[in-house]
Amino acid sequence: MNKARGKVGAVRALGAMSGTSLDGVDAAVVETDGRHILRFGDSAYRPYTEDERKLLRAALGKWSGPEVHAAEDLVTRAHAELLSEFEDVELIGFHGQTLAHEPRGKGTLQVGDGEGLAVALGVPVVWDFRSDDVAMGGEGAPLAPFFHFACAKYVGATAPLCFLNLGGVGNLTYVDPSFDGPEAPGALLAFDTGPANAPIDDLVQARLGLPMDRDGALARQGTVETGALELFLAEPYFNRLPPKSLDRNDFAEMIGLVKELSDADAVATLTGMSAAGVVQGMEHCPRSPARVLVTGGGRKNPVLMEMLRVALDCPVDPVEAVGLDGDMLEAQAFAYLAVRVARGMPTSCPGTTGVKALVGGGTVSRVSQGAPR
Ligand SMILES: Nc1ncnc2c1ncn2[C@@H]1O[C@H](COP(=O)(O)OP(=O)(O)OP(=O)(O)O)[C@@H](O)[C@H]1O
Ligand SMILES: CC(=O)N[C@H]1[C@@H]2OC[C@@H](O2)[C@@H](O)[C@@H]1O[C@H](C)C(=O)O
Repeated sequence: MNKARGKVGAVRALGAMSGTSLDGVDAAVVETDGRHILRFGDSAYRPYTEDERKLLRAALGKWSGPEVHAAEDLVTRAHAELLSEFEDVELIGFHGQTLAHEPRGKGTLQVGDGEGLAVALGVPVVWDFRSDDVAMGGEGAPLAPFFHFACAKYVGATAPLCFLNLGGVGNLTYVDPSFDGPEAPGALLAFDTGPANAPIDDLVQARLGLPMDRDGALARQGTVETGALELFLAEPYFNRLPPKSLDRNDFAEMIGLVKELSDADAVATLTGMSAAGVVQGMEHCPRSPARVLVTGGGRKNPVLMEMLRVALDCPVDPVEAVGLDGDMLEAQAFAYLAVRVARGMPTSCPGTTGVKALVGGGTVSRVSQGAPR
């Protein structure tokens, strides 16, 4: 029987994430007992091809139908390819690809067949991490905060700090590491800050056929249009108290705010909007954090990082500053969360998703038992 089932010792878990920027699948190993991070292991990345990205884009915002089925097949296949490269894995945490997220409406949809993956790889798979939280009144996102708490302990933090993920969407976790565990009231506050890279990617893709504004090259040449920025910040989302979460395309109309601008000014303004959402969000932190540690692709955009450094009155550094891997933190999060789910431990709480009580969300497909759900 796999070790993940008994509450003994650490598990070598493999997490996998296909994020909202649709660039590819990240996978990484974490050894954990579900509470402490004992060791980080190997990692790997499988980019989506241009055609695969198109197929995923075509399914965004849809809940069913042929596009969704095609996306699900692709996501399962891409993960099977990538995850089969890893050896001696005891448990897999499979996030899948979010296609639609409407926690106060239709729910949340992450595609990918966890059961099929468990059968294909012969390893138990935890998947569908978000649905239970939504069913219990939570936002279903962000879910990385419990892992961020463990990371704060792992790096020996003693003062409150923030983890900021700048992916397609941005999300912030305020962690007070003086608490014993993540579920303690006051240990965590988390929410999505606003769009991060998705509108920038979408604009440069549509106008220039580029996948991203690499190294902020365009934004650096442009000027932020303050009128557009003010209209953006007037969105009701920014006045809502956290926890709160977003779908990838919730702010897609912000591209309209920059449509008259030159390429450089448009990208600079969208970059300014991503930074402004974070700055606005930081006001919700119960105490000033000692530092902000940035993860996700946006940390590689020097213009975005500089905007944050200028606006925030604490150090803003990539997570590499404390020895973590900002390309793999989300994949590692789902490895860690998978062990918690398999052991019946919570993965979200009122401070992280607004859920009414502690929830350990996820479906466990254990190959050794046939095909139970
Ligand atoms: N060198 C770079 N310069 C500028 N931007 C970059 C660079 N490298 C990555 N990015 C941005 O980061 C994005 C990928 O970030 P990441 O992989 O963290 O997103 P994700 O995990 O898919 O999203 P999410 O966290 O929302 O699920 C790219 O689409 C691009 O916009
Ligand atoms: C619904 C969904 O997939 N949300 C993602 C997305 O990407 C970033 C942000 O929006 C965050 O809320 C979440 O992902 C991270 C991994 C999380 O759950 O913590």
